Amino acid sequence: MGSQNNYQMKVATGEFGYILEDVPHLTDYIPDLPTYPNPLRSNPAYSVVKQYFVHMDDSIPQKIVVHKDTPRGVHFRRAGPRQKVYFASDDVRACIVTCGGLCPGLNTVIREIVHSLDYMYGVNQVLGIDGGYRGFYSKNTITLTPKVTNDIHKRGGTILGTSRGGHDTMKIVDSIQDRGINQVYIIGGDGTQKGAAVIYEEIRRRNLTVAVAGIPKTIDNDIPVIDRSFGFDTAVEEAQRAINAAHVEAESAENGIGVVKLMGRYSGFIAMYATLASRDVDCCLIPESPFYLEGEGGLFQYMEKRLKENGHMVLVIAEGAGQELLAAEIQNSKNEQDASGNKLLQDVGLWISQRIKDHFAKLSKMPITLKYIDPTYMIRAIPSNASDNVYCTLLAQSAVHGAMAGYTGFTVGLVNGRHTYIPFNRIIERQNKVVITDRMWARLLSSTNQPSFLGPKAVVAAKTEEVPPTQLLDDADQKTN
Ligand SMILES: Nc1ncnc2c1ncn2[C@@H]1O[C@H](COP(=O)(O)OP(=O)(O)OP(=O)(O)O)[C@@H](O)[C@H]1O
Ligand SMILES: O=P(O)(O)OC[C@H]1O[C@](O)(CO)[C@@H](O)[C@@H]1O
Ligand SMILES: [Mg+2]
Repeated sequence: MGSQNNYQMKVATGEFGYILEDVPHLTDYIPDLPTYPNPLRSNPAYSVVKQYFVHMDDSIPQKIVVHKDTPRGVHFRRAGPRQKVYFASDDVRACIVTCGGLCPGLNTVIREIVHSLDYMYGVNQVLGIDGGYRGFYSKNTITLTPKVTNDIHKRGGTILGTSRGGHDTMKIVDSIQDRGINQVYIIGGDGTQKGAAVIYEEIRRRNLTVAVAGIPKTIDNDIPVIDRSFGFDTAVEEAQRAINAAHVEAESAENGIGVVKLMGRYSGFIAMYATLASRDVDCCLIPESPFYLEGEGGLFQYMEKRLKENGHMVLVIAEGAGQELLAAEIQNSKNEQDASGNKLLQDVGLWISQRIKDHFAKLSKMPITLKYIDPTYMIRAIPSNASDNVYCTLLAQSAVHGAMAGYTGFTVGLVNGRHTYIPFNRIIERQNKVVITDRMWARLLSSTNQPSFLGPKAVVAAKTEEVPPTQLLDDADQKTN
């Protein structure tokens, strides 16, 4: 096996095109660290489990659909406990921080990190950082114990608080150093993971024995490589309630129209999955699929047809959809950003509702009743459902096993149903988006029967832009399909 190392990327290659995109280890820059037997070896719950410890060569392929002559391709290191650990339990001083927007399951991840550190590894010094990245240098820490965190998974939000902006790498690493912290667990979305990557680099530059582990959080499911992000399943489930209400309202009125706005700044996964799950949605609009309102093949023409056929209809729109149409219509629209530099969006739900009302007001023979529902923050603020709770638990346990084993600069994530350690740069290099030339979007179009809003010319352009050289790669690129 050949290998090539640098701060960001540790790649090893093997036979038949095998590539391991590995994560850094503390010994990459501090070679003579002492090791200790994993305390789980003497834990009765685990010592009976056959092959409980992960073999050091276990890895998970990124692409699982292959042809007989396909090279083995990119793999990620399998997550899980190792025979040896690089921290003595009494020496560990861990901290946990949550950043970015809320997402169902944050408290479950916090709880399970605290519990795993204590129950599996005998670590009982865990600090909570208050209010996101800036909490490292501007606030006091919160002591986290199994008792304090016992019930928190039943609550939405994050008991630690969160924020946008305020990432000052030097101040954060100074604070980590001053407080004697040697394991940092960072829960957050794409922005947070970018922040974690630079914290790791600065820690490495200072030669500190500090492991940095990221746990990807995003209700939008916009983090690449991983199968799906935690909280996504809960969000899709909760969105059903809003869609159902919109459907009941629409069904009860003549030419009733229910409009539901869902989250999804740049990626329309929640809207797509909520639509597929519900079966009551007649049209789903997402940021990745441009649409137009007027004329042949436009939204209004489809709505008129649907109302004539069915007497009512439900439209689901992701918050990032149609932003270019809004910007073109709103005079002096400002290009505002939040504290993290994310673009602040105009309310597309209100806008489209008004445009629909205006359109049908012009057609005297088709009076409509439109109800607009915006459940976005209600969906984000709830606790995670059962399946997300299990997922959060395994993510937290994987993060703890990885840090204890001396890995650093990694994000934990599910890849093809297996838990893995993924290098930060693979997580932050791009955003996961719905590929509209892929099968899943086609499944949605055939389920709602809505127009694609793409002329033949646009289809060719989209295909040239998105589709990788073989159909196989296509499947692995877009997760949650
Ligand atoms: N490129 C970057 N480098 C360092 N820190 C960053 C970077 N981008 C964002 N951050 C920091 O990460 C934190 C969270 O970022 P952001 O508000 O974009 O949310 P997020 O983690 O992407 O989550 P979500 O978008 O799902 O709500 C903020 O404190 C922000 O300052
Ligand atoms: O209002 P806030 O907290 O800035 O968050 C809104 C954004 O956060 C998210 O929930 C996650 O990025 C987006 O879907 C949404 O646009
Ligand atoms: Mg983000």
